[in-house]
Amino acid sequence: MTMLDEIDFQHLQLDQHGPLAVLTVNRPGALNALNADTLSELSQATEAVIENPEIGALIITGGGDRAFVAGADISELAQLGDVYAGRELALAGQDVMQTIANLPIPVIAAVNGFALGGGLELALACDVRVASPRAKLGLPEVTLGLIPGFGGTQRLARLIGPGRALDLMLTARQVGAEEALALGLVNYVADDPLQKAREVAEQMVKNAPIALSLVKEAVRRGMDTSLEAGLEVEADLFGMLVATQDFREGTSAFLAKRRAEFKGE
Ligand SMILES: C/C=C/C(=O)SCCNC(=O)CCNC(=O)[C@H](O)C(C)(C)COP(=O)(O)OP(=O)(O)OC[C@H]1O[C@@H](n2cnc3c(N)ncnc32)[C@H](O)[C@@H]1OP(=O)(O)O
Repeated sequence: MTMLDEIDFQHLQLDQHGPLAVLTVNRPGALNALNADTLSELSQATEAVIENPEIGALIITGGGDRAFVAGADISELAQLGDVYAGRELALAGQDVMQTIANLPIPVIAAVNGFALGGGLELALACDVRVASPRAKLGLPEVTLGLIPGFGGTQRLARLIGPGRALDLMLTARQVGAEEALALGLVNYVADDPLQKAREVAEQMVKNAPIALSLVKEAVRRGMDTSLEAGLEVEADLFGMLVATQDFREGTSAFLAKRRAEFKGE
């Protein structure tokens, strides 16, 4: 097994702190904009996290003090020559965001500044978002003659509802942290979003790992289906958990009034 901090990236930094991995998108000179190389490194980093069984949660943040990620790299977008190249870029970005969203561990975005376009789409692929009071969030693609292409039209509407999502996408306006909190776009506002993200992640990793993974799966699959089919998914996954050692441990620990020691089995 490769230690996460042994992998060499050009535009990312991946650190391991016990059960927490922290992935920093690190191109501060371009406000951490996602060029093709950075997207590809994000994909590699996500694979490395999946393959490391010691990692219980992932935090994603931006390098420097101004931005989480200011979007896809506009100088690369400007080079797109035809319909097919545009579609391929959107599919590649969507694929990275899907891989992050489907990780079997909690993923938290520490939004330490601008989260615009592809940057907000990256934050939307995370399970929970913590914003700095200085954060500015938005999907300004229509100002470039585009629409969001890394999942934003779908994930923002699912998270905050189509009316509020359309307001943000049609106006292209940037919202501050407090408005984002009121919209349900972020979960927490904190002066030190990385520290707050660590605290939230530490609280999460105390819980049973398979249950964490399956609660994500239940919500994800339920969002894409009818209530009836979603309830069936929930019952199936609930049943699977009853067969785990962690369920035995969690219930025995409760009854014995001691702290549960989960093994992810
Ligand atoms: C499928 C996905 C599509 C998309 O994501 S489309 C892109 C959506 N994002 C945006 O439209 C945001 C673009 N950026 C901005 O509007 C501004 O930046 C900010 C409001 C975030 C900050 O403005 P300010 O404080 O004046 O800084 P600055 O001088 O514009 O930026 C510093 C350096 O960062 C580069 N940069 C910023 N965002 C991007 C980007 N998205 N792609 C490529 N470069 C970017 C700039 O060009 C500049 O660089 P230099 O110092 O060399 O002039």
